[in-house]
Amino acid sequence: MKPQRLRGWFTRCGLAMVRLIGLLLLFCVALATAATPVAAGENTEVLLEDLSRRLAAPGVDARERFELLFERGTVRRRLGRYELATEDARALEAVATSLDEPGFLARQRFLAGSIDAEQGRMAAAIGHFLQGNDALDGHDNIEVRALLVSALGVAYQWTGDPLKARRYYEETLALARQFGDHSLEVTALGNLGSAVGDLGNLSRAVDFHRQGLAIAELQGLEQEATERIANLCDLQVKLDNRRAAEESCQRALEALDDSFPMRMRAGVHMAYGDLKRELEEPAAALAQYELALALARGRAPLVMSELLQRLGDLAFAQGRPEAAATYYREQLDEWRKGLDRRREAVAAELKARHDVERAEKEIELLQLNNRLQQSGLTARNRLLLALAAGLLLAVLLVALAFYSYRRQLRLKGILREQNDELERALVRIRELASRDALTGLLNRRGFEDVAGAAHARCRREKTSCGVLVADIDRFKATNDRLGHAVGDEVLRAVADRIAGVVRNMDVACRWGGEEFVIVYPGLSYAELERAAARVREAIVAAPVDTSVGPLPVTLTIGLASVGEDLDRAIRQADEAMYRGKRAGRDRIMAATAPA
Ligand SMILES: Nc1nc2c(ncn2[C@@H]2O[C@H](COP(=O)(O)OP(=O)(O)OP(=O)(O)O)[C@@H](O)[C@H]2O)c(=O)[nH]1
Repeated sequence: MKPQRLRGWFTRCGLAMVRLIGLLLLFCVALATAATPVAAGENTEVLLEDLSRRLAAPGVDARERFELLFERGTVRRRLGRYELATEDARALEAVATSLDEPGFLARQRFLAGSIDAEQGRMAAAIGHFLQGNDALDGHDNIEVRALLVSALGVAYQWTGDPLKARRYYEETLALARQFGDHSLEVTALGNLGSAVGDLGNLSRAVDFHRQGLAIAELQGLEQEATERIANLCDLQVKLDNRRAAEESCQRALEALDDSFPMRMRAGVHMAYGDLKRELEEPAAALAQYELALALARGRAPLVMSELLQRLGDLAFAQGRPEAAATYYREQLDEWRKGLDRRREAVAAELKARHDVERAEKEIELLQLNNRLQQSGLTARNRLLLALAAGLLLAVLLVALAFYSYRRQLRLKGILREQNDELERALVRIRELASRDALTGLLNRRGFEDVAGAAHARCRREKTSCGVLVADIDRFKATNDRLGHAVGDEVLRAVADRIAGVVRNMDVACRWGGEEFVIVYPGLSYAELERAAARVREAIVAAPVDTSVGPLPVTLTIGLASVGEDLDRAIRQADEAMYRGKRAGRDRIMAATAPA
């Protein structure tokens, strides 16, 4: 459905004409509440029946149902069947909610607001329009928005707030231009003229109506053009632009037929009458006032009262006091009747203003509450999200820490094993490095460490210590005669026998070649001699078993006591051993002087 078809009383209100007689609110109440219902012609009834039939038909989807209900509600509203129209508006709300699109809800609010407005419930109407406008927030639904802001402008102007009204009209004008609706553009310009007129700027009001007229003429919008001309007639009279007023008023009177609201027609006659009075054409003025009075009689008491006043003044000025008295009497009656109505109307206006303010505040509160709830929800959601993320992170960290701990433990275990293995390997390497590969006795390097430590202990404990150097006799001959392998067998056997006669604490080593050195910690010199004898005895006691048969082996041994210097003692024992060699071998020779 095109919005143009929905405009109803709003676009034809002719507000400027209301202002023309200076009866701002009361006239407007009359206009809005009466709303010149559409005549319930045959065609309209057929249309309503058709709409009801289509609504009852099976298989109507939600969108179609919305459009049918909206059209029926609008027609019923125009016919002044407000209860039925309200039923349609309620049904529309349910459909709009199910459709869940802001455009549908906004249109429903427009219809509901229009029904309220036409019955004079402006606070409720403004509430509906504002809700519809809010529903469109953030949505590109220009046509429906234009409809709502235009309605808000009219409603606020009705409540006596032309400033707010002007703001909504300006917004309507911008929207109308945005989507190229010339009819709405002309209406908005007319309404703007009316609002600035209310604010006292009549020249600016003329500008707006002229702009509207130019567009209406260009677009062939006859009705809108006539409305603008009617307004221009009134304004030019007020501004005392006599020539322009004459032209506008005549054009308006030619164009205004029965299809225009009675008040507009009466207003133009009255304005034209005022002009004629100013031009000192009392007969013409009288004729216009009488025409206006005929239109207003019984339908617009306050307009009537204004006219009767003018007619009385005119008759009096013409020297017809009796006629003047008749007009004044009638006016007095009207005033009396009107006074009560005016009192009620003023009370209604005050109540309406109060209701509007309350409705605005309620809507503001509702919006604030919504925003608060939304921000509360967002904050709560963020908190929950952060908590969940934190929890997840904590679980992950614990899992990671547990995994790292297990891994560390495992790695530590592996590391410990590897360290132990390395340690063992190192010990073995050290052992190997300090042992003679052939005989298994300490080699020179191993000897230096172990013997050095044993000697240091002797010195620390101040116990005696002895050393012997033993060398196999004529070993070269064995090698040469029987081969190196047999020589090795001899070396191993001699080493085994030496190892068999020393204590654990004694340090026996293969010094090199066929030479052996033994350190005896804690032995006196006499004990040293006995130990040397045991060594010699172990070797010579029985021939060595070799692969080539038993082989007798002898040793020459040199002895020395160890003092402060172990190396020196070894040198002395060595010298003694050489002396033994020279003395014929196979013997024990003591160092010349104990060290
Ligand atoms: N089979 C074998 N022979 C070795 C080894 N180390 C040294 N020899 C030999 O030992 C022999 C030592 O000979 P010499 O120093 O002349 O002494 P000797 O023949 O024992 O004579 P005297 O010591 O004077 O009794 C050399 O022939 C060396 O080659 C070894 O590890 N294995």
